[in-house]
Amino acid sequence: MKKVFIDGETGTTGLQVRERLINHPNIEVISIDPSKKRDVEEKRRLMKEADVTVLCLPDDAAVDSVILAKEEGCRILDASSVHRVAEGWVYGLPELDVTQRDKIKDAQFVSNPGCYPTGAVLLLKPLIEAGLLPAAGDYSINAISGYSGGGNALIDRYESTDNAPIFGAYGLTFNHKHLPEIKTWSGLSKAPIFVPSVGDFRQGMLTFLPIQLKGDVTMAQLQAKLAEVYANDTFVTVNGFNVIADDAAPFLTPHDLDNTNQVELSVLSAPDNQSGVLVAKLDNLGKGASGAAVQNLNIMLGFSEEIAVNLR
Ligand SMILES: NC(=O)C1=CN([C@@H]2O[C@H](COP(=O)(O)OP(=O)(O)OC[C@H]3O[C@@H](n4cnc5c(N)ncnc54)[C@H](OP(=O)(O)O)[C@@H]3O)[C@@H](O)[C@H]2O)C=CC1
Ligand SMILES: CC(=O)N[C@@H](CCC(=O)OP(=O)(O)O)C(=O)O
Repeated sequence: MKKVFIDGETGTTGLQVRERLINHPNIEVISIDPSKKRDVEEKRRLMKEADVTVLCLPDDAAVDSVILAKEEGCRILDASSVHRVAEGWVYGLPELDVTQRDKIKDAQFVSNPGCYPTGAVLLLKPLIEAGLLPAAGDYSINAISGYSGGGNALIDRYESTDNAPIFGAYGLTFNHKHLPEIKTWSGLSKAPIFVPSVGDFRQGMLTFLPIQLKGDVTMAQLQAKLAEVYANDTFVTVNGFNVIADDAAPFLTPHDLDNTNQVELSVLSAPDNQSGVLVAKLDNLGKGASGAAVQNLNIMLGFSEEIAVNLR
């Protein structure tokens, strides 16, 4: 039996990691006394006892816990956004390429990806690497998330007040904290324009990447490449190529994948086969946070990566 300490166990991400691990046959969660959850020496004791500590903390608190882990030589999986492009950290997206699982397995420090970058990187990276999309292209990404993406504060606003909007776009200073991660791990030479938004639903996410191709490349080739790259990945599925006819337009919602660790990628093409949109659907709390964290824990601890990643 391996032991996992969740630092931040009572937060949105922490609770969902714990709920998943309750069903894990090979992992025991060791918990901090709630009255001591900010007690540094108690954290140190639990970190030393654990095989891996998962940080489900705000960014500044995650930095403090990593100082402890470095002092004690402990292994960390960090769900916060501070270490996703940091030196000495492995990016916890196992589907990034064929070498990534081994890097995660051997790492002391693994950074769990952000929810929006998970969709954006899975779409962009293989297409840029294959030369089908330019690394120096001008990209725009629009996305919508369930309000649980904003943690307990946004959940309270939506569930305990009546002043939460049905829909709101944010990040309009164009420096959202996910941009460095999207740029780095997609292999882009400049950051995209990113317009995230939040809607009046708890969980689920759609990430849209509008595409205008040049030269001979077609939307069908983009779909074929994504299907080839993710053919053996359990958690990433690629829908069939879809040329949109007026009478058969899809109606996309951010749902259907709630409580799972799945990502669904789609290539929707206009009849010209050179324009359209790439779409990623996932649960911001699943593959966008806690499902991904359990998948990474499984890899770090040498278990099958499918165990306990879903809540249903
Ligand atoms: N929600 C999501 O969809 C995703 C969140 N993340 C990341 O996960 C991390 C946690 O986010 P989320 O779960 O949403 O946030 P929440 O606000 O829901 O939870 C944060 C938790 O951390 C606790 N906490 C704060 N400071 C400390 C500390 N010094 N020591 C121990 N516990 C502390 C809080 O306790 P208290 O309430 O008492 O302050 C709270 O329980 C963040 O870094 C976020 O960026 C990543 C991907 C997706
Ligand atoms: C709706 C909402 O507010 N979403 C969060 C991102 C959630 C996520 O991916 O978490 P990290 O904070 O770990 O990157 C935001 O845009 O800041």
